[in-house]
Amino acid sequence: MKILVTGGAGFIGSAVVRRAITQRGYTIANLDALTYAANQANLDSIADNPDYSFHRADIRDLDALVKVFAETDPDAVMHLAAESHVDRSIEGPIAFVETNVMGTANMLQAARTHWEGLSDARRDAFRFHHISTDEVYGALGPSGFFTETTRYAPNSPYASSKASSDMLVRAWGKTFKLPVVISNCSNNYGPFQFPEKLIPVVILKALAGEAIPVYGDGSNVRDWLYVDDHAEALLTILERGKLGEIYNVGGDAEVSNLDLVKQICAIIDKELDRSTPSDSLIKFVTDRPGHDFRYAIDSAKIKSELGWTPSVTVEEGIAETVRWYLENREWWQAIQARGHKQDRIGLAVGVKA
Ligand SMILES: Cc1cn([C@H]2C[C@H](O)[C@@H](COP(=O)(O)OP(=O)(O)O[C@H]3O[C@H](C)C(=O)[C@H](O)[C@H]3O)O2)c(=O)[nH]c1=O
Repeated sequence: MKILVTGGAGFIGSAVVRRAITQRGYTIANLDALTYAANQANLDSIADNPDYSFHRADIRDLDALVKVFAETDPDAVMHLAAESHVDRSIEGPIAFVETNVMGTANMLQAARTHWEGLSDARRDAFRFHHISTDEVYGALGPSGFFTETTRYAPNSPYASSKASSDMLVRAWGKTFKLPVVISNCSNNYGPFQFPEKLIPVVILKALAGEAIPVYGDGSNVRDWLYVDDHAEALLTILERGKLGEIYNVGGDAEVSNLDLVKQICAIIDKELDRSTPSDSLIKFVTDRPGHDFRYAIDSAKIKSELGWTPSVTVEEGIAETVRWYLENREWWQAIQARGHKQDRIGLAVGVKA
């Protein structure tokens, strides 16, 4: 199978590309604009594989997409390219609409034209898999779970741009019969995550002995999904998911932000044999505007229908992730050397490459 993956140089996309090549033997064309959070180093392990090709293109550019479809002639699309950081969507929402909404509309149009030109057998087998987020469902209180039928209620510009993109995918499926499937995941973490998201921010701040910013009082809850478990879920959905369906993918690992930060600090203290506890670096900072209190996913559908289940516990995954950042300093030091502007709370915000 030849898969066109968008955003394959990003954190989740690169995990999908590595797994699709090494564990499935698929041929992967990676379409990526290489904006600030993308990193070709994430793909060093497969870059020379004959089943891998790289195509620099921006999903905001429909003509460029049409060319890549013609060059690569895919049997399926996994659409992961997106602006993904909530704080950045608050600072600059328009880029999120342009990339996540217009970019997805462009991808759908290019995929549709390609799909309509395929032979009958290839048309039947074709899939457009749109990778989305549980943030489209809004915020939960202390109880309850998001299911595939939860009403959409996005709160941040990021979440609303992803909700809009989900609706476009649905429309192309219903109106043009493009064979689509959508998945909505919880918070991903693991090796190669760009240091703007909570877990790598905490690890790098703690290693540097700098203040660790916790928004509000740290009581917000997230469900943590190890990125390789997510990559396996995505390939499973592509291979066996039912057309037109939505699948929620969660990690069954709800943790409050403050507890998570303390867990990371404790692992760092143990790994580095630190006498002064790293959690003394925690600094409660101004809360994120419109901060969703809790995300929690019910993954019953993908578990019962497709047989996928998360395999990494949050304790194992966090320990593994901390060790990876300790052992791969050159990876994040290269990102830091590229330079970042600092936002109001001192969080690293990437600049465009
Ligand atoms: C960066 C940072 C975050 N936070 C808090 C804010 C959140 O409650 C939690 C996680 O924040 P983060 O920005 O890492 O992730 P979310 O805003 O939950 O969104 C993430 O998970 C969903 C599913 C996606 O779809 C997003 O693309 C992805 O970014 O920690 C802090 O307290 N301090 C910090 O320095």
